[in-house]
Amino acid sequence: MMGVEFLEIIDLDDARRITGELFSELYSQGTESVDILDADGRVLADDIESPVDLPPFDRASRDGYAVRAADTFGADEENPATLRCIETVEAGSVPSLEVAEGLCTRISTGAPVPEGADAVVMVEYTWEEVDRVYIQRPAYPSQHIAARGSDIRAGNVLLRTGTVLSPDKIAALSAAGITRVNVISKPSVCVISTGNELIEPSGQLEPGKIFDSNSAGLSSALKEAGCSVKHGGIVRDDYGELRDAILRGLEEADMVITSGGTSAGAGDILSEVLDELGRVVIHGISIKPGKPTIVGVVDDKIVVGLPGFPVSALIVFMSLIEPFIRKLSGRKASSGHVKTLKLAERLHSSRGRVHYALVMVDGDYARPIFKDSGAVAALAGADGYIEVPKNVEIINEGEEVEVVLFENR
Ligand SMILES: Nc1nc2c(c(=O)[nH]1)N[C@H]1C(S)=C(S)[C@@H](COP(=O)(O)OP(=O)(O)OC[C@H]3O[C@@H](n4cnc5c(N)ncnc54)[C@H](O)[C@@H]3O)O[C@H]1N2
Ligand code: MOO
Repeated sequence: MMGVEFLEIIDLDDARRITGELFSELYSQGTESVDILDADGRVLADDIESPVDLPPFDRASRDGYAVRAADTFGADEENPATLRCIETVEAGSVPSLEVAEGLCTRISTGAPVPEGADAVVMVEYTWEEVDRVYIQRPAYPSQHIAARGSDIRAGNVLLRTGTVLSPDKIAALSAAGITRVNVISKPSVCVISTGNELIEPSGQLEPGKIFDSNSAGLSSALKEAGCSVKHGGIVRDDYGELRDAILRGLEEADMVITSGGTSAGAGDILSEVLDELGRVVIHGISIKPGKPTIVGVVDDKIVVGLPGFPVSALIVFMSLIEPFIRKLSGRKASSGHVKTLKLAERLHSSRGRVHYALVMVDGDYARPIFKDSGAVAALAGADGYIEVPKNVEIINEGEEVEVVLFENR
């Protein structure tokens, strides 16, 4: 079959709509159970109720004496309240005696408060002689006691569906005695770089060659979006090699993302491969950079062909693919990382194409970076990009722009 030789350029909005439809048609969220020690960054698939009260018992939050507050009213340094100490309760043990009027219990932080006591006096405000304890300050009821269930009651929701597990959440689960949780499965994505000029970054540069930066960059972006990544490695500009690599990728992953080999050059064979194995759904979007982007379907799985240029590859991924991947992996579509800033320098854009302009953030200003799509070091120095709408040709210095930030997503 003949390949798609001429790009049929479609609008970004249409590309987004079509890509979104493919994602909904072909994928649905899976869930799996994981140990909380391996759950960092995972997304909860269920609401989680606390099976226990937290704290599980009325607990002293200071070292000192458990008392009846009323016994200490009016106490000061001159006229201390005098109590008789009946036992010592360390953290981890349980009291055996009730604190009746005129009595107290020596207590450690974290230990259960004995029956009868309703306050803890810090040891700093007491002194002890023989079995007498002198209290120099009055205590109020509930002082330095964390009541049973005051943090959360058994049966109440501790964490909600969709929560991204971070250290604080994982600590709370452990506190409730929960060691396994159901989380949304990570979509698995195979990343393939294509091009005869590419060398593994661990290798030696040779004349005419460059290190493959798209594999590592895209892999990092995919992990950030909640995916597990399979490395398909570097594939030469060879029809059979690319075809086999894509088939291998589809066997072990839910999706394949390639970079390079998308445009109309002699070695640009991806669209032909996809045409043979399945279908090309998109080839050409009116965006700059990223015009030759390909989206195809093979064996009911999406294959994305990103342009080879590192800036194009990463920005097209972020702008077109990432939001759908994040939705699939249970994450918010990276809202909250857009910042309104003033443009520091006039920016020209080409009419009829959405233009992604890299910028550095400088206080309240966004300073455009005028480098080409191959400038990967400039990309590393950028803080984000502006998506200049297709009908805008010039943005003047000082005009407000929305910057999509690379960090704080
Ligand atoms: N005659 C035409 N030439 C080009 C067109 C066009 O429409 N007609 N489009 C240009 C545009 S726009 C882009 S974008 C590129 C995209 O082409 P490919 O996707 O086929 O990418 P390559 O040609 O393979 O590579 C472009 C550039 O990027 C470097 N590259 C590729 N892969 C990697 C990688 N994994 N790591 C680092 N750098 C990579 C590659 O060496 C090239 O310098 O085509 C234009 N040409
Ligand atoms: O469309 Mo290309 O992606 O200009 O760099």
